[in-house]
Amino acid sequence: MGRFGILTSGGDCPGLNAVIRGTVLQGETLHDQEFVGYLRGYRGLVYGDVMSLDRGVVRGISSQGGTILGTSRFGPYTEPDGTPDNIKSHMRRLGVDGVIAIGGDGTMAAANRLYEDGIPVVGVPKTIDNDLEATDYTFGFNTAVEIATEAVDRLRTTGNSHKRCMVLEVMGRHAGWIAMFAGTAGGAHAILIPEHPESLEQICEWVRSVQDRGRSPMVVVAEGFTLPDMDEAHSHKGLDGFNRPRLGGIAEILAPLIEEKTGIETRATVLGHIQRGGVPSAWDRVLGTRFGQAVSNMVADGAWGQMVALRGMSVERVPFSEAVGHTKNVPLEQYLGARAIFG
Ligand SMILES: Nc1ncnc2c1ncn2[C@@H]1O[C@H](COP(=O)(O)OP(=O)(O)O)[C@@H](O)[C@H]1O
Ligand SMILES: O=P(O)(O)OC[C@H]1O[C@](O)(COP(=O)(O)O)[C@@H](O)[C@@H]1O
Ligand SMILES: [Mg+2]
Repeated sequence: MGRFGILTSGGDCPGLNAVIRGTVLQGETLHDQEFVGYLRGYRGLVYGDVMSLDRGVVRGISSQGGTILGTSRFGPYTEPDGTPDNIKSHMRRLGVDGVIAIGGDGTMAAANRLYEDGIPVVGVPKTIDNDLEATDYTFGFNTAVEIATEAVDRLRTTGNSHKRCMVLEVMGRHAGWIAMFAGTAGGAHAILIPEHPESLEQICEWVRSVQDRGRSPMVVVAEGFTLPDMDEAHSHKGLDGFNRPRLGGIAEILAPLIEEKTGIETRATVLGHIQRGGVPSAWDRVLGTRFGQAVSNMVADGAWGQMVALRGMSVERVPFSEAVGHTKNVPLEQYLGARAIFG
């Protein structure tokens, strides 16, 4: 019973539409729930900007990338209209009893604050980087890894043909999960992640040893990787909507350094938003649908202030307070295990 507003906030990723569809179908079928879609994340919540959302609207959307609701990095408290009273008055006007926020760490932090301010909110975790501690996996990551792995495979054939060293940069602001998975799947000769600095000398040693065997070196680097002499991750593109540096370009820094030190012709490729766009993998559609169904059940139980999470094979409930502010890094032992066969 009741009417609920769904929003998608933060960076998009494949699988968001499967969550929206799973929530609406579960809610309409089992719990007599109705839904509206808030447009462009928290902006829609603050300004009471909605679209209708029912079974007809979500028909066939699981296979579409992005989000039919639009997204933004708009904070619910950042503009003068962003007050709990204003948000509650829009909710009353629209007949909305509670909010389902689908987003990453920032979105969950904001959801927690809204909940503490008396707004009924539940959450669904989303991160392409897979760096939320509270959930084993989120949707979007699997698709990104598939795309990045295909990029490694493709770069290897052109690298082999020209006897070049190829450097592929993938996403990963604080955690190098995409680099670890795609690099391992694609048999990269070095994987560089934010959690563990590597010296240029070490990277060049791996590159040289690969060339000495007559192979073409393949290096996968996460955008948040730093060399030991860098204070912070490379950024030359200004700030994002939440005043964080927009990362990207470390591959273009590394490639000429590797070429200069080893004498091996080297090319950089920055994969960028191709990792986040397009058709979600089957795995991400399944996880998104399960998360959507589970969050509708949470709403039916009045279990506000919590988000859904994948623990092993089960979808569980975790309080926002536990879920917020804990980054899931690649454990050092796991990185060192992979590193043992670099070069
Ligand atoms: N600690 C916080 N308290 C309140 N709002 C926050 C907080 N952190 C982030 N936000 C807001 O949540 C939105 C989404 O966060 P962001 O980190 O950009 O994306 P994501 O949710 O994908 O990680 C941002 O617009 C930001 O304004
Ligand atoms: O170009 P945008 O939208 O600012 O997003 C880029 C950033 O988003 C990320 O993909 C993180 O997104 P998540 O919130 O999905 O983990 C980073 O890897 C990257 O730095
Ligand atoms: Mg974030």
